[in-house]
Amino acid sequence: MDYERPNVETIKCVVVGDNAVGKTRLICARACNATLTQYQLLATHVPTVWAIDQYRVCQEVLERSRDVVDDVSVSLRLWDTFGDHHKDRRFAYGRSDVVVLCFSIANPNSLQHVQTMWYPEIKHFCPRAPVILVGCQLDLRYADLEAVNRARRPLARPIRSQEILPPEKGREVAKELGIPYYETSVVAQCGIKEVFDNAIRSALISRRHLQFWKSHLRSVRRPLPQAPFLPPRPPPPVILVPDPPAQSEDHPARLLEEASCADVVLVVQERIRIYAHRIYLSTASSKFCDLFLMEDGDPPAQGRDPLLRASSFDACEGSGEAEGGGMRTSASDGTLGREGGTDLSSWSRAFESIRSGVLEDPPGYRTRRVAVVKMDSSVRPGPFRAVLKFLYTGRLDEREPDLMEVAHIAELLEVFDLRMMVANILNREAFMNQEITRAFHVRRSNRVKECLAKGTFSDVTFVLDDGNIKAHKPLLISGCDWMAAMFGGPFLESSTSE
Ligand SMILES: Nc1nc2c(ncn2[C@@H]2O[C@H](COP(=O)(O)OP(=O)(O)OP(=O)(O)O)[C@@H](O)[C@H]2O)c(=O)[nH]1
Repeated sequence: MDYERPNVETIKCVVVGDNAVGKTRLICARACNATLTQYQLLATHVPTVWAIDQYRVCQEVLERSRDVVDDVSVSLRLWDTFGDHHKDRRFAYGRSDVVVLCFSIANPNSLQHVQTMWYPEIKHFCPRAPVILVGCQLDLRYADLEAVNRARRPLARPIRSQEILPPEKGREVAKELGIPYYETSVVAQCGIKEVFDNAIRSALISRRHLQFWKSHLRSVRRPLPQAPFLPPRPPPPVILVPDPPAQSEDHPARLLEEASCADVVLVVQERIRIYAHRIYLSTASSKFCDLFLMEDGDPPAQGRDPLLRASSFDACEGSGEAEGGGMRTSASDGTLGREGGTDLSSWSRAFESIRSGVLEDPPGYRTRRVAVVKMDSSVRPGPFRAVLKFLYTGRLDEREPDLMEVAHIAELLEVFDLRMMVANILNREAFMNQEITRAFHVRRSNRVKECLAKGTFSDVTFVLDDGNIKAHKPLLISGCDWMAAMFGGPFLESSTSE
């Protein structure tokens, strides 16, 4: 027996607290290293007193009772008690070296009883024994209580989230009583060693005062603060990513039909207006790109992006109209359809004039500035729509009735890919157009990247903590359903630029 071994301090540690706060489980976790899953634990509460006989009959329990704390060899004798307030525990308290006083962090009453019932009882039966306060079942603070309640025995009172005590509550009571405070979880295997090591420390310090000749107790430290508990990692959030729209290529074409966020009005044959978007037109046609850059007052020869620059423009770059702000739009009274503007007929065969106008935006009934571009009188609406569709999607419908007219407009706008597509269809080699469409998209995405980098033709600015990002509503609308809802609907964002 340890009692006879020299220099081994036998510590009697009594564990008290309300019914079902977790005393027996805590003792078993220390004495037998008994680990159970939360659901095994929840399903198996039997009010018990852990038998003192365990030390005699179970070799493992005896082995685990031996410990070394601060270089002192100890034999820890754990005593379980009934939680029932009316039971007589004087036998258990007798000659105890330290008392571990437990409550459950999921049961506020059990903490209240610490002050009203347990501490006075301890002080009555063993006034000199140091006491340690322990908040059991720490894991419940972070558990899914619904799942825990479902797993508990049918008659057990459900645990409610508002009953879970924060660590401050336990600390407050411990401070009032002047005793150390720890929290434990048998499920999370947390705080068990700390509780008993520090209970041993308290007992040894108290013994050192009485048995001052025991020099090997000199190195014993005061109870140490508990290391913070690292709560289990929460399950990864469930992020539902909606399936991408079945035919994302249709989006730009739909944008052309719906005219959301249009910033260009193309006037065909004096009366037909087609709403369009600078970013789509100018990343597919260098003629349009030059037109809008000049409209923005960008000098034609310097400072322009070589990618975006059109060869067609180079040819007339020296003309007086293109330079010196000759392309600047006329003053507008804000009503769409007003005649006038800048004459373009000598610059391009595709356009007659450009001017600034104001468009009433149906979703928000707010007004918005647009460029009104009058197309050459030879441009007919049907084929022109087919051309625009190509400029938005890179595709040409083989069944297009007026292919020759399409080729004519493509010629005027210097969209050579489209002219080639028409030729392929007429030569019954339409299969080759897929390659042209692919090349179109590669070129477009490079030009979009350039525009994004420089903010060219941007109509919205995202203001972030670390800077601003200029972007294009039409591209966002056709690339993302949420952006389409935000910019294409009646929200304020559809008419604001920041
Ligand atoms: N989630 C969780 N539940 C625990 C823990 N420890 C104990 N329990 C639960 O608390 C119940 C009671 O545990 P016991 O150790 O038997 O309680 P006791 O304080 O000894 O109870 P009495 O013997 O009635 O005084 C167990 O059935 C478990 O459901 C813990 O660390 N976490």
